[in-house]
Amino acid sequence: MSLVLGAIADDFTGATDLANNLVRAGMRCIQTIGVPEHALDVDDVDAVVVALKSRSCPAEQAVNDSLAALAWLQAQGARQIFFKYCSTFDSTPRGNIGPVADALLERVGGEQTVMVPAFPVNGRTVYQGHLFVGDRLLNDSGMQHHPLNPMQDADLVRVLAQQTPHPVGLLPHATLAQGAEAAQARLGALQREGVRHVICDTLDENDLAVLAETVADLALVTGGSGLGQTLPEAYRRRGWLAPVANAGQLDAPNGAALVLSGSCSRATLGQVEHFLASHEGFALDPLALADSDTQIEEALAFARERLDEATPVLIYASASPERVEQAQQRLGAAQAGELVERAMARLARELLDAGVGRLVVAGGETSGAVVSALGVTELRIGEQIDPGVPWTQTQVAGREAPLSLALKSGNFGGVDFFTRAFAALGQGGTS
Ligand SMILES: Nc1ncnc2c1ncn2[C@@H]1O[C@H](COP(=O)(O)OP(=O)(O)O)[C@@H](O)[C@H]1O
Ligand SMILES: O=C(O)[C@@H](O)C(=O)COP(=O)(O)O
Repeated sequence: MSLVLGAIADDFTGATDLANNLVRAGMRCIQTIGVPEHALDVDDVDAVVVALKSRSCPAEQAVNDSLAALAWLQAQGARQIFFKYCSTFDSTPRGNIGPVADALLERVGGEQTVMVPAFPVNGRTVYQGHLFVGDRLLNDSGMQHHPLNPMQDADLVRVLAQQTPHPVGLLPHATLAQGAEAAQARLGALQREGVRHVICDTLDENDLAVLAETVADLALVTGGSGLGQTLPEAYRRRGWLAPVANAGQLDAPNGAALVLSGSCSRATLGQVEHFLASHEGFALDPLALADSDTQIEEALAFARERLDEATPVLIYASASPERVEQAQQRLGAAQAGELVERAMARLARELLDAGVGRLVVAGGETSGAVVSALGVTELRIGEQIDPGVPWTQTQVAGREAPLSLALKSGNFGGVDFFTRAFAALGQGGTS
């Protein structure tokens, strides 16, 4: 069978999140870091997720990178294209969700696509076009303080309308509740009115199943990873996908345990605090990083002294909104972020050489920086730690055994994630 799904993800944790859901729903899936330079043997692969770092870069670059990924996926014969962005619709006022969706839709020759950001198992739902995180509207969820793309409006129809010249419509829950045929009829009516982008209400997994059935034949779908839970079943109903037993098995892990946290999201802040209550950690400060490399050297020394201990080593730049704002006022938001990302990249490289073999990275941009610095090109997906975050394995140059890697989205994971992740992995194989 040929490649069923080709996905383009706008960050690295997001890509892993989608790949995880596809694997759990029975698709054989590969995640690539960036657009591969060669064709792929897709005989035993159902889905490829291409991870880009296109969420916060200038819109033109995001469009070019996404179109390059699309061209590669089309060359592999992908039947449907999935543009994956964040379940909290992370974007700047001018993009990049709108410009990328417009460019992809035009290139695949489609008339309409859907926006399905919801991921109910992690509390992201959409009602009357408004995005909720748990019981809070998006703009009251902590995301209003995001260092790179603060989200200050929960009305997604209004948010997206600022990012595209085309009209934006809504598929409301009342229609979805009547089933896939009614939903398709609504999409058709909107299309006749010239609506190219449709925000979809979604309250739960049942809605995701109806949506998957509604949109499985579109050339392009867009959204969070939630839709990845239910699309595989819709593909199977169409006879595009053979049943698979176990999609996610990894080799035994090996090496010291390290957590690098560059996320300032609410969940990560809780995880850092929880870890520090019973372990030591090393804090990075962008203001110090701007002055010299001394703090990086200190962090390296801190880690090297502790790598042979049983507990993981934590190095973090994660800080409260007030501290982030302080740093940004002095350095600018982009520069503050870049300093932290460069430090994390160097720490990862040098500490892998010092014996790290099990690595958790918290934060999407941070993961992008680390994974790029390690020269990783492909990830195998293993067992899920928490919804949206699996262990993965990858080959890194200069290391014989594979590196066990978990890329944690800022807002995902339970409060004890930084210790539980390693306990779940164990020393001798994924459970
Ligand atoms: N103390 C800090 N001050 C300013 N920016 C920071 C600080 N710590 C981390 N950052 C930056 O904030 C951004 C967090 O984004 P990301 O890694 O995607 O996390 P999340 O997944 O929570 O969105 C990164 O660019 C990171 O370098
Ligand atoms: O959809 C999601 O919430 C995640 O897959 C995701 O994209 C998270 O991004 P970060 O919070 O920047 O890690």
